Amino acid sequence: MADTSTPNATSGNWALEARGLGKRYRRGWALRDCSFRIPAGRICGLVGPNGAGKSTLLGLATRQVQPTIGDLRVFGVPVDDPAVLPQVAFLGQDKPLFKRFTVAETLRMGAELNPGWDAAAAERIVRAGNVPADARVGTLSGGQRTRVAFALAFGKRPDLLLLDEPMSDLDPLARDEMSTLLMAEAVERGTTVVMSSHMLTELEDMCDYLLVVSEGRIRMAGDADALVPAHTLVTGVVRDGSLPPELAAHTIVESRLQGRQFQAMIRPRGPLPADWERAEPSLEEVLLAHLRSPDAPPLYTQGARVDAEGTQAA
Ligand SMILES: Nc1ncnc2c1ncn2[C@@H]1O[C@H](COP(=O)(O)OP(=O)(O)OP(=O)(O)O)[C@@H](O)[C@H]1O
Repeated sequence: MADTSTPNATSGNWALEARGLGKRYRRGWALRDCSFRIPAGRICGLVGPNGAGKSTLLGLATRQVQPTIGDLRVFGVPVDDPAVLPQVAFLGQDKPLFKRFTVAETLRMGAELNPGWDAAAAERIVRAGNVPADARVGTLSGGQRTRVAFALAFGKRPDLLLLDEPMSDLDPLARDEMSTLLMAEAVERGTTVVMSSHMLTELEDMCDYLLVVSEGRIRMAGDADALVPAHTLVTGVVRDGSLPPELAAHTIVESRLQGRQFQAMIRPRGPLPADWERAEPSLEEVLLAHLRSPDAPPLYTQGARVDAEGTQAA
């Protein structure tokens, strides 16, 4: 696991810190009452169903979206402070690149716009995918364009790299290569990565921190290593056609009856009856249970929660 005390993030040990953060569009709240922390130097998976508010959260962190309420800090500095800009790189779903530029011109633009530009790293990423330097970006395949966008983001050598479903149009080899690159960056340079993804196995392989969003609210936040063991999958025999009353002594994330058996994903709050079978769930099982049950009580591991004092949702 990556070190949380990154030397690059000099202004704070929290890469992102939100207090009472909310965004309301005309149709309603896209994100509401969000208070959480993501430590520097970690790879954080941002998980949630379609329309949960993930892109809105990434938009707030990149100042493309203005908050309706609340406070967001990047390495301890308010997100609208100009000092934040050079520290952050963003790779969005639509990968906005100039279609008329060649690949080489795109990288030159990256060099001119970013004082700390790492030309070797950017060129390496493009070359590894055999993307011709003289090809116009508009003529590239979706996956090749994504690779060029990755090169731009990595070339900037950011302290915080925000990625909105970055791998969705990459082939399995390129996906594997980019995941390895991301993990190497996080470990070697202490870069904090926050990436939204619907690929639960990808998140399980790469991420050591998780932020689960559903219906605009935070449902889980914290160390993957602590979130998963907090849950237990229990199975038992149903006596009178309904869930056993003993379940109510625990935090129930999800429960279902299957014939004469019940199964539940719980967070135990004490000893479990001896006749219940129990199993430690996988990260994927925990995430799926939370995504299916948006009303389950939220869970934050130590440090992931922050008080939203002084802010009130309108
Ligand atoms: N510019 C906008 N104007 C109005 N509503 C918006 C706007 N952007 C997002 N929303 C709404 O805010 C909510 C959250 O959207 P958001 O794009 O953040 O979700 P998401 O979790 O990224 O979804 P997906 O997984 O489908 O990309 C949705 O209900 C969406 O319709």
